[in-house]
Amino acid sequence: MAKGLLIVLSGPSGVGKGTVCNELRTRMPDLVYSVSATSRQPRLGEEHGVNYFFKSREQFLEMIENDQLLEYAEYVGNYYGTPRDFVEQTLEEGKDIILEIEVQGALKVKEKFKEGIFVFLLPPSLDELKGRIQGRGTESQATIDNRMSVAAQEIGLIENYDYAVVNDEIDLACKRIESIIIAEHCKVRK
Ligand SMILES: Nc1ncnc2c1ncn2[C@@H]1O[C@H](COP(=O)(O)OP(=O)(O)OP(=O)(O)O)[C@@H](O)[C@H]1O
Ligand SMILES: Nc1nc2c(ncn2[C@@H]2O[C@H](COP(=O)(O)O)[C@@H](O)[C@H]2O)c(=O)[nH]1
Repeated sequence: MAKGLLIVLSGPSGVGKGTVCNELRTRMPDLVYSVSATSRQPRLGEEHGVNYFFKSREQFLEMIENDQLLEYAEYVGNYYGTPRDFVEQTLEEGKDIILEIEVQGALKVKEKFKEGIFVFLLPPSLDELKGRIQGRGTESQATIDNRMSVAAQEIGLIENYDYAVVNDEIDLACKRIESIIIAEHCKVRK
């Protein structure tokens, strides 16, 4: 059986990765979503096992030690990582899986999965990005400032990606990503 596609969706904090992924899951019910582990505190309404596997720093370090993560990164003071077994098993079952992760982690995945599809989600502008992250109301101003300064560095690494998709409108951004996935399935793989 052919393996599934590994799709990595990155982009700066607040660009709309989570929003786009949620919409894609409705539109493409066969697309599997990788739930990450993190050492950050849950936000109001976030559920363990749904949004993230919430871990203490010690538990997260243990996952690293036991080689349970496909990739991980420390991002603005917290650890984030992709549980390895679930991704490998899903691909073996011939199902497509999407990872919603930041740029350092995406580059590590690229070293291991050259055949992965790397998509960078861009904001229409940096002002709009700041407006979105502020409008979400989940981060302190200091965290927003940190995330905005990382955003500029992240956008500077866009050349490592296969596709750039502007999230100007959710519907359009999803259509662009759906088209990418469909086209990748039609590709002649050598
Ligand atoms: N196309 C869009 N137009 C306007 N607002 C949007 C759009 N896409 C997402 N948003 C809003 O922007 C905010 C940030 O979106 P979201 O949480 O999905 O970003 P994210 O990239 O997943 O962030 P993080 O990396 O911090 O988890 C949310 O309030 C969301 O409703
Ligand atoms: N390298 C990884 N980055 C991840 C993973 N899961 C999420 N993320 C990214 O972290 C930032 C911050 O997320 P937030 O939920 O605190 O706003 C964001 O860019 C996520 O995409 C992961 O497993 N590995």
